[in-house]
Amino acid sequence: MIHVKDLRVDYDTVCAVHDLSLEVGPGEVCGLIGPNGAGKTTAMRAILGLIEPTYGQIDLAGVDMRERPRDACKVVAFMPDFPPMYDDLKVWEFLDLFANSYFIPRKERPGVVDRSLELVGLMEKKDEFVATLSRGMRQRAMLAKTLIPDPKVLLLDEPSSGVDPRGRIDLKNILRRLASEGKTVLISSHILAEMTEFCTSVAIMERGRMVVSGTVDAVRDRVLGAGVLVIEVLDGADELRRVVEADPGASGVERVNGRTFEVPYHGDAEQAAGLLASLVGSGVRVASFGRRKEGLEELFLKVGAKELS
Ligand SMILES: Nc1ncnc2c1ncn2[C@@H]1O[C@H](COP(=O)(O)OP(=O)(O)OP(=O)(O)O)[C@@H](O)[C@H]1O
Repeated sequence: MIHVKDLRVDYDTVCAVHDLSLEVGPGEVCGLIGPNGAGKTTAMRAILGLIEPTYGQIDLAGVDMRERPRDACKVVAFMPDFPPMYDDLKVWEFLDLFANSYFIPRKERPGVVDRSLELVGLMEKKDEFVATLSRGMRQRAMLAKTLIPDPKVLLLDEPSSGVDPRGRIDLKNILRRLASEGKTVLISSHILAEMTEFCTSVAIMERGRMVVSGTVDAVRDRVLGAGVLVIEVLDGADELRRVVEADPGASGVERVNGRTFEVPYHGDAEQAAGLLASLVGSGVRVASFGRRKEGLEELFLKVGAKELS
């Protein structure tokens, strides 16, 4: 897991990261989101031990990065946004080179290379030259390289930039698979909408500070406050209005089309479940009932607007 507490990083005249705390557990994919200059790269570089923090605690899979940097480096791997690649090597040769640099014995290397290629779905390009790969395939080859030492913790900088929609779906599936293997993944990105699909949690930074963090749903609830319930009924519209208006969590009801109603709702999940039970109990035939999901894009704008702390 990644455990960061009170991290501060100063450059000469700039405090790039202020007292940042972050917790990402095994099996979690956390999106580190923020506008240009928010401090994401600086935070990632400090977590990786590439920059000496002014102060703060950094633990990776239980290893203290500041006290045992060599051991911490063994559990973490990093994929930068524009990694250098060796165009004149075949894909397997490129990976074999890195397996060698991690001191993986020669006999074990083919198995390790194949496992990494298989994880990212690039086995069929194993014997192709790196130069012939598309941008998305290069990203996958780089991710395969990052997975060579079988790291417990993965830090990915903008992994989906320049990747087409098909490639992003692949990346999503790869990340899900890594999470299901218990890896801890921290991704920085500007592509907010996609992060909702990739991530189980988000950490939103602005001007060096963590503005809000937690599971996507918890952050959404915290930032957006009242949600909107979308209720579709087969019949019983008048009864629906009566029941909704009597519910203390609801502040109004609006018919958006023949059968669908939107209800601004302040209640929690328990209260919403109670409202659903009341509707059904009053004879309203409910076809669907749920909260409208806001994308991270909207969340991000609201965080910026509200300056939560
Ligand atoms: N080497 C450096 N020396 C001095 N200041 C720096 C240095 N690197 C970054 N900064 C400053 O630190 C702050 C955070 O920068 P950082 O690159 O960490 O942000 P970021 O969120 O990764 O931005 P981007 O999304 O544009 O990559 C910015 O104000 C930046 O100007």
